[in-house]
Amino acid sequence: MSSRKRSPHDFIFKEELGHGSYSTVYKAIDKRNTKRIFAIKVCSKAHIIKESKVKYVTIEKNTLNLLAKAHHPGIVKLYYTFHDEENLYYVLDYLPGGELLSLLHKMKTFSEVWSKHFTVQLVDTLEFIHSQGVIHRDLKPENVLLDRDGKLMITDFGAAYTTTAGNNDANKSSSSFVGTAEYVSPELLLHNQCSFSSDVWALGCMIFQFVTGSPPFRGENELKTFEKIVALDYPWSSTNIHNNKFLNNINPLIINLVRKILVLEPKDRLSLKKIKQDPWFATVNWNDRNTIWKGIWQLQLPTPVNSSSSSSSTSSASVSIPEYSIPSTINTISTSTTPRSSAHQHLLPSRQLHVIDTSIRNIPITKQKRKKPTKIPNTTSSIVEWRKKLGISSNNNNNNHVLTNIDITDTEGLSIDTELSSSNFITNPPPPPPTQILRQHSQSSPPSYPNTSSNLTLEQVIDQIPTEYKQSPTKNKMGPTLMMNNNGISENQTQDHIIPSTPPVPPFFPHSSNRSPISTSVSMSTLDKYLNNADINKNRKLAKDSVINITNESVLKQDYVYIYTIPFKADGPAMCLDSYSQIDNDLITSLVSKYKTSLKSVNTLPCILMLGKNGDLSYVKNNSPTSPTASKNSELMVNVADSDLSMYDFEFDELARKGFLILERYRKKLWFISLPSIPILSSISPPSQTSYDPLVVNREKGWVDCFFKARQLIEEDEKRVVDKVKGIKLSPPAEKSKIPKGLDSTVTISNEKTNNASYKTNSTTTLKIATSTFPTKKEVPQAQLTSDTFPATNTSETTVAKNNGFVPPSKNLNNNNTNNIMKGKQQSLVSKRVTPIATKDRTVPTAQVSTSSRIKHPHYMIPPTLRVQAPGQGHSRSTSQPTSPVLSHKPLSPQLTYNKKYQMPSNMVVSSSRYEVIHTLNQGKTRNLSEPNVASSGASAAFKNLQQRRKDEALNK
Ligand SMILES: Nc1ncnc2c1ncn2[C@@H]1O[C@H](COP(=O)(O)OP(=O)(O)OP(=O)(O)O)[C@@H](O)[C@H]1O
Repeated sequence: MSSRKRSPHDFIFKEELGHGSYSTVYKAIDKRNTKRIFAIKVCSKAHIIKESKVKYVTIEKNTLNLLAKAHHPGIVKLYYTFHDEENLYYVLDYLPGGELLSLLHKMKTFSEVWSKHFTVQLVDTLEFIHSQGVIHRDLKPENVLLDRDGKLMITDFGAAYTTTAGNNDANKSSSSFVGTAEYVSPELLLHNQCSFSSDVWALGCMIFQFVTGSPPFRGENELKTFEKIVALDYPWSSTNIHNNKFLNNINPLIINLVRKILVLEPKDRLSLKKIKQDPWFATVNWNDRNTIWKGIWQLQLPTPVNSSSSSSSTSSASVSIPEYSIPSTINTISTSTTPRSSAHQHLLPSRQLHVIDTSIRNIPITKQKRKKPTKIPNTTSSIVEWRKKLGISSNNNNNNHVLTNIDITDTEGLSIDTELSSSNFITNPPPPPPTQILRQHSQSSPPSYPNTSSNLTLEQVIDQIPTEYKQSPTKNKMGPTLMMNNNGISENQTQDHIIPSTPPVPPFFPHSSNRSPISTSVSMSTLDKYLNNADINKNRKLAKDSVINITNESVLKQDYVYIYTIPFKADGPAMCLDSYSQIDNDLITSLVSKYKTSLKSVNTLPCILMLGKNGDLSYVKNNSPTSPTASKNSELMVNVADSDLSMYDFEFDELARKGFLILERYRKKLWFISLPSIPILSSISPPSQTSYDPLVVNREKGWVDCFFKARQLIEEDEKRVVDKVKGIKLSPPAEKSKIPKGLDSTVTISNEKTNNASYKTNSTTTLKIATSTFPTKKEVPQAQLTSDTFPATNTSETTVAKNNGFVPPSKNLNNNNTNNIMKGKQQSLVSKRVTPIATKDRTVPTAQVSTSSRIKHPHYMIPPTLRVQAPGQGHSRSTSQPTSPVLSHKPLSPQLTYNKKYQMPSNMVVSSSRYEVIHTLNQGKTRNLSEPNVASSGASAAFKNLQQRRKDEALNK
């Protein structure tokens, strides 16, 4: 770099070449030598400081300075740096060819010749960069520019790490920056580590992208992308390749090379040295620098493909491929070797056409809005930022504070006082999720609800459960809608035009058929297995019906809430292939910002929200003139087990009656569930009070707790139960022909699992199987089921504070009498006993349920393992206590009374944000790594992870 001091006045600024997250790049002519054209990257100081980009600017400058010394052809050269009052200036090689990504987009895919040529140049450049102790850490086609000949140069070293700059161990280096989702390495996701081979991983992704047009790992959002990366789930993986029908035009050598690079374990990944020896490069003379550093436009037309001396791909087709057996179809020569260079020369962007002199004082450096993949910082919580943006106070000092009064001085053209910068090069691992911020529940007593539970019998309670749970939904209209218009909220608009009505299985539950919620699993697995000829839908409905009465009791949550639905466009958040510039958080942030006031409007429609143990979340409109039990008023929203569902706990503080919870079903819908204030609740009309009073179930439990309880139950029990019911034979029904198989048998489900836990619960429940779809009046034998009712825990009221608002069940639960339990004022109206309901039209088969279960761990309620016994194969406790539910509890020791079952940990951030995934993954390294998919799906993964840690901690004690 020239030592001579330069200034912006030495250059004539021309047109803008592009802009990044903290800079705008201009073409500029050197006034002293007008033939010299540069690209000048102009970074606004204010913007850099405001956006905490100081460290990136510093890194970029230092790294480019370091690398510029050796004049490698593959590195954008930094000539000068200087600054004025407002901006920093980097004078760089001018690269008129634009981004490699743009070229790739124009061409869809690169020919093999080009792919190889670019790869050779990349390998050569990476070798050089690494030899200088630099890891690029954000290698991707966007950060590769082309000169006028089509020769590539790597740019954007803002994320780089230099091992020689006092950082000796590259492996420990990289907690501060993640990269770009599609190219981020698994070791960074899993272990927060990055090494030279992480660049090689990105190289592998790029090679894949060159020949296929898309990066190998791309989910519909960053979360899914990460999941794919850590699962090595891409089209050429061992598991996927044989099903891949699009390999015909791809040289197997390329596939094998990529497969050897995209290896999860960095030490098993090919090194650059080995890559150079790969058969795909057999024809490359790595020492012939003139040849390898030709631009693609200078390449000679390759010999026709069927010539024996043509490109390597020709000869390579016969090379044996050890890694996988290549389908015969792909052992043909690719036609993609066809030369395209001259034909595509017109693709070279010409940015020199417009010559606009720009006064340097007028250079607009504003916050960049460029649509490009977001870099993922690993240091701050996007949730905290998100909340900040919304102006929500946070007591948590995160690392992302905005700097003020930073002294940016010039020691040699450009120098930034990094001491004052928000972050040093190496930063700490990501901070824990913002504790206590998201869930600062009031520690005061629960508010007095307008509707106090009455002395209704359980039967009455059950009878008043909205029929959502007794009958499958017949329609799937969306509920009250918050329409996005400038006038605020337009109430109660249905959205059939957005999500069409569907049969009973909701469209939001994509895995409904193979991923049944637990409760349904018990019945469905049995039913589906043994009812070969039955109408599956009917049986599912029956199965679902059959479990409602047993299971709802644990999770059912009814209360007055407002539900707003934010319609998306058909595409949903722009995270798809073409425009993946916007992340979910951005979208939600903007929506919430826009409708923050409206969302809390008192004029919106209150609903009763219900969450079933099977995960169904539905609501009943409060303004309905008819009873809430009318099925037409009950609307299924979503199933919380839906793996595509994200939950954003957004100050959803039910004790304080404020805030709202956001549910997002990606690309479909956002729901804002808002709690009305106490006065509004109180103002709900008296008729409502009367009719809804008994429906206020589990009101002492938090909504989010309920969600997670449902998810937990679904996740934990599904597999176990399915396993247990395997091979169980059911007795034939008395009148087989008229009664759907499987429901007519005596089924005994018992749980006798014992462990060393401290107390035990026994209960017997008579299970009523609702039979709304039974065709005729038909008496069927009663089945007896023995089931666990989720044990109530003896918990003192002081627990409220500890539990951040979670109010445990009443002491009354110690009572061995369910009827007494149900009278407890604080006790939720949990139905421990479900009495058969005989309707006019049908006779209902019933089952009796009894269980014996012990709580394995006081912190987390592990749902019972159910064992299904065919009649005559065993004895159930149910027979001894067929009708009278009994709970026998030993009092818990004081510390065990701290009942956290189903409670979301207080430091839990409910989110599927990219940050959360990374955090969860990072936590994963302390866990059993044989479970690689710790970040299976956002919130639930985070929850699982936290759960696991709690369990581990408890065990260690
Ligand atoms: N030397 C150059 N010659 C020509 N165009 C350039 C040059 N450097 C950058 N550009 C253009 O300007 C755009 C922004 O540059 P760059 O990516 O370096 O900015 P940034 O602020 O570092 O962005 P990022 O957000 O990726 O870090 C590039 O995508 C490219 O189109």
